[in-house]
Amino acid sequence: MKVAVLGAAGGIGQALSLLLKTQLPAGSELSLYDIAPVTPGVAVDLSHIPTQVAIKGFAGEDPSPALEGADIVLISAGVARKPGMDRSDLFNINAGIVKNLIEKVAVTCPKACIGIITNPVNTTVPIAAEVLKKAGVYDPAKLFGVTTLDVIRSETFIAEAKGLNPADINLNVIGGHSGVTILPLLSQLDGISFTDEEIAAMTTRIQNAGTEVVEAKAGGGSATLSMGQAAARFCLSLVKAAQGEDVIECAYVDGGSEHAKFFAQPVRLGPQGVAEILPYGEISAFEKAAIDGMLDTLHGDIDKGVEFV
Ligand SMILES: NC(=O)C1=CN([C@@H]2O[C@H](COP(=O)(O)OP(=O)(O)OC[C@H]3O[C@@H](n4cnc5c(N)ncnc54)[C@H](O)[C@@H]3O)[C@@H](O)[C@H]2O)C=CC1
Ligand SMILES: O=C([O-])CC(=O)C(=O)O
Repeated sequence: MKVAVLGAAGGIGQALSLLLKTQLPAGSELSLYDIAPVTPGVAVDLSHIPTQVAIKGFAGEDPSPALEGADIVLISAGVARKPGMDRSDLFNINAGIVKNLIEKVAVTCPKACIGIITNPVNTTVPIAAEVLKKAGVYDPAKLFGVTTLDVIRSETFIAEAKGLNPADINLNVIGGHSGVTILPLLSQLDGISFTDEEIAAMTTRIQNAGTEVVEAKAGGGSATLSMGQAAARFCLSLVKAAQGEDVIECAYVDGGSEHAKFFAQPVRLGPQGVAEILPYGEISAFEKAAIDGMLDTLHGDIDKGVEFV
């Protein structure tokens, strides 16, 4: 199993690469790429950790050498938010970065599963889909917007609020990955009850959690360490699924949703990426209204990506 991380010298990329170096199964290969010249050094640094994961770093303009033979490609290349910005403000720079990288993926490892971390995810994933379509290699089962950070934040905040172990909390977060498009399905939590006020406050906290970090870092970037953990969890789920385990994760996919062309929803993972799109189940009136309320934003975000390519 070979995993390529594009943007590997960045805040997310380094944290993610560390977690993968220590957690990928023995015999895996890790390939780090970034335009930053430090990247081969990041790989040398990580190579001193005693695990049976081979690691190589690549820098420069062309990601192709890093992509050769990759089974999974994780993309966190691009710029991050500063206070006062929305994720959509990153479009001007990150859209082109994702487009260029996916063009190389399409040629070098067209059968790889691709996890897009770079924001705005609601738009960069449709960009990736259009590039892959143009190259004639688009497989919707293999393209994911990584929304796992919304899931782990929900697990954390709910456990904190209710005095529970976060490991016991399991929930779907659906929609997209920005503001009102992030919808945790709190009504589905077994044995945990919330008042209407608690539901509203918890939903808002989860939707604004990225901004919470951006403001706390005060101009120094956005979530990197928790995102590294989230992306590692998602990648390891893909690896487990490739090895035959039954794994379910929420991700932003082109999965035939009645709501939007791309929609974050629970998916069963398998050796070829998405094995099955799962229904997100019964929802409350509050959640139904939240879906209705997010759709203009989500459709606009998706259209912007499609039009860009
Ligand atoms: N999906 C999600 O839940 C989350 C997404 N993000 C997004 O992830 C992205 C990365 O965030 P950070 O790692 O904090 O940023 P960072 O600035 O620390 O790292 C980005 C890295 O990308 C590299 N890069 C820029 N252009 C490149 C190119 N053309 N090819 C290869 N590498 C390139 C830079 O050299 C840098 O090392 C941002 O867009 C951010 O908004 C951040 C947190 C959560
Ligand atoms: O908020 C940001 O800009 C980064 C991000 O996507 C998150 O932390 O959820």
